[in-house]
Amino acid sequence: MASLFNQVPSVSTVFALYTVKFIDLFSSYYQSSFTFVIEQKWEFCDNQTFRAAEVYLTSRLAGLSTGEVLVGSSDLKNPAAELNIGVPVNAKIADEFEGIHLEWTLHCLETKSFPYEKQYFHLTCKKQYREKIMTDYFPYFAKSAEKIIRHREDLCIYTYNRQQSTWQAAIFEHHTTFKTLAIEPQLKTTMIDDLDAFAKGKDFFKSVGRAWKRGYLLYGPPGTGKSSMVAAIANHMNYNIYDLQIQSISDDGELRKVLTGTKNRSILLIEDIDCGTDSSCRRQTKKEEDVELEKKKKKRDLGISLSGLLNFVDGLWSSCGEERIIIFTTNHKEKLDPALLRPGRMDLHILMDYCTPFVLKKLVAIYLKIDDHVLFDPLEKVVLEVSATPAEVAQQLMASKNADIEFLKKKKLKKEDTKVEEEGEIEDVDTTEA
Ligand SMILES: Nc1ncnc2c1ncn2[C@@H]1O[C@H](COP(=O)(O)OP(=O)(O)OP(=O)(O)O)[C@@H](O)[C@H]1O
Repeated sequence: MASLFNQVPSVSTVFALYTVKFIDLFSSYYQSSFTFVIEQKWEFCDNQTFRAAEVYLTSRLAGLSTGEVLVGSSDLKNPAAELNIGVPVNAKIADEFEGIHLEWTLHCLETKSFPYEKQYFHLTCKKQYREKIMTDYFPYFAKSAEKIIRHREDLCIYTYNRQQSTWQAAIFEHHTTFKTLAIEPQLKTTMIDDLDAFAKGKDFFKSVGRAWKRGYLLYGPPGTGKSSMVAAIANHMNYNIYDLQIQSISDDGELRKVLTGTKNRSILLIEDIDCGTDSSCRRQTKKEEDVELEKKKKKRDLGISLSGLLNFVDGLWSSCGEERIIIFTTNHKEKLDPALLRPGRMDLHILMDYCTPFVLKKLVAIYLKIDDHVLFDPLEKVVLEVSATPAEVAQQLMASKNADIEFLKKKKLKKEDTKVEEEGEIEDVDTTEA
């Protein structure tokens, strides 16, 4: 018969039993939670869910329960600029959605290759709420983030830093809007309607199986407002701009890395496309032709061609980019490769031209706040006879703060002189040939 002593478990047995129970309890508690992992990249592109989480949490940090926040500013011009706040790594951020408790944590993992660290969010909830969080909370915070981005005050312009292989942001301070851009009313209406239709076009683009993107080619002489038009588009859409110096990209691999580093709801701007790629097809002089051939040769060595770029951009946008605008600018449309001008390539070709009477009056109204003036009639006549760019007129208006037509008159005289000289040259050539 077993003694009483034998029936009483030893201290070590009791301890072992409780340890097992505790582990059971702990693991069942642990297993009752569920964690969503949201990484920075999704199929080589920026994961938009990660971006949404970042924006949502940052905007709510003040109201959410967390013991710490990141603070800082990237405003190089103003050390006293208002502080931005961010999500600190490893801090636990509690949120609540329809009575469900949620916990966010931003983790950071060092990697051996570029970009040397990988960030990802953990979003944890009780297992039983997994479906609810998937169907309701994810769309909720994504929509909140979208709203915040749409109403964000500061737009950024990004330039690519090759040394650090990153896009560097600066506050975009070009305040031109469609109100202050002097263009013909018809062009203004076309642009605004096109952009608005594009912004609302998500379902349309999906239904016709096309990438949600729009391409504009802005062409015209220097100073006719191409950059100002880009600013007006960015401000109208509230999109950031990625200003890509295509000349600085060495090969397709680098191009892929650069483009996949751009975010949705943005403008990819490639200025002076005739200079940057192997895109010119007509040369003016032998010397220019040699320079272009040399450039072309270099480009071939470097491995980027215009059609390559276009195919690449098309493919990339179709697979992982949404709500993107791509803008090419050029002073010489006639020099561009037909591949770029082919229908369907760029959705709209927009001519930014010399001042018309309407544009002139608009500039006077913008700069001098004058809507009517006795000088308007003579001014309108002169402007039709000379090729004055809006930039030239704006500069004069800024300088004189007066509706001064002297520079237009001088321009007219200069133009007449040049015409006489050119006619003289042609006559000379004709005589020689004869
Ligand atoms: N259509 C316009 N409406 C109002 N301002 C204009 C317009 N066009 C030019 N300007 C003024 O002229 C300046 C230069 O114009 P902008 O840089 O937009 O021309 P651009 O066509 O891009 O020139 P480039 O081809 O040399 O880059 C602008 O900052 C703006 O002040």
